[in-house]
Amino acid sequence: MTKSQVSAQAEPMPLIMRWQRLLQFGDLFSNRDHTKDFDGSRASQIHHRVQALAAIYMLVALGWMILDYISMPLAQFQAMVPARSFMAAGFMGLVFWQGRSSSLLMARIRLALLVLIPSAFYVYSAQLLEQSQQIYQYYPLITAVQLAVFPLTLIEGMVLALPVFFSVLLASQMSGYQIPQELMMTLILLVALTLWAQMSQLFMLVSLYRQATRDPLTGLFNRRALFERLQTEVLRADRYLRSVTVLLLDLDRFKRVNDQYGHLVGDKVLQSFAVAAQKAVRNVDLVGRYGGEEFLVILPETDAKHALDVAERIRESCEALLVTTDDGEEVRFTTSIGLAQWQGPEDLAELVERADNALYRAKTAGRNRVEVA
Ligand SMILES: Nc1nc2c(ncn2[C@@H]2O[C@H](COP(=O)(O)OP(=O)(O)OP(=O)(O)O)[C@@H](O)[C@H]2O)c(=O)[nH]1
Repeated sequence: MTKSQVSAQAEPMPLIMRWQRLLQFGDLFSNRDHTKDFDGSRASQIHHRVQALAAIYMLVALGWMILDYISMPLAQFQAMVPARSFMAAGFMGLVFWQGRSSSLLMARIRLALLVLIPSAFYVYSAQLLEQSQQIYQYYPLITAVQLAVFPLTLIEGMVLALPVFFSVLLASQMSGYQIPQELMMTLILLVALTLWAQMSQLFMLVSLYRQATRDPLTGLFNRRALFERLQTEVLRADRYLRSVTVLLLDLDRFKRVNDQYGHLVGDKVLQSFAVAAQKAVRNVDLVGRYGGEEFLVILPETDAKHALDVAERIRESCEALLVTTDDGEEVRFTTSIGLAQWQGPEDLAELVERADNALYRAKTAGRNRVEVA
């Protein structure tokens, strides 16, 4: 890495701009830029809401049979009973289907079923009842609007709305019944409002999730999120007999930077370091702010030997960093690193303590170096 590159990186984007960028439309459009943790937490929310809705629908589907019995000729009622029972069974399946609640794929399948089950019922009932039961015309509207309670991206919302439109067209084709124009217009309007509501929920969720898990100065994971992730990684490592290594990093003589150049320059140094550390690791690794001028890096599937290379890479890129003050002064800084490989059974605090002891040795041995626990 050349110095000019490093110097360019060392000018971090102002915090407010970064936060604005983090919340840009892209996050609401698709989940491409969402983190795995966020996907998992959104998936569990979807899972629980699908369960709640499916439980209500199951009861309504069964209860509605009484209304059918009162309002329909017996032959029609008898033809509707299997369809209603089938629908109620489908919803019951959704209520009791446990699956992996944190998998976004599973959540999407659950949502698709929540749309497909009533849509299939609507096509069947429209064909059977034709125009005689006006109330059934509202099925597609209800099916579309129910999705407003989910935090979904625009793409997810649009894909889920498709079967609703398709069911209306199919029902019209099969029954020969001309769909009233107002009904179609209402459906389009409701789908548009539903998409808006879904994205608003997603926006709220993304903002709250970021506030709860990110350090506002650097945008990195905060200590709480780091420990949650570390817990997941050590469980995975134990289960699949893999290694996990952590690096504890502390900027050297950082107090002097603050004292000499002021707190704002100190903040700028922390931000530059955060960017550089992230660039020095793989996508699957996690860099977080442990507190103050201390950072923690989690390296999944990495033993101490390979982690040492990563630690050296971070140390070198920090050494090469250059932060320029508003007065044009150049600030350089270094970092000391303590490295510890997970050795279950131990608890996370012990692992970090071993890394901290190694870090202490790195400090006492002269700083700007890596020590292994
Ligand atoms: N600018 C800024 N400074 C911070 C922040 N958090 C902690 N600090 C400062 O970081 C400094 C840490 O100083 P010390 O713990 O004495 O350590 P050090 O000067 O880095 O010395 P060694 O760790 O021994 O190399 C303190 O001056 C804190 O005020 C922050 O968010 N922004």
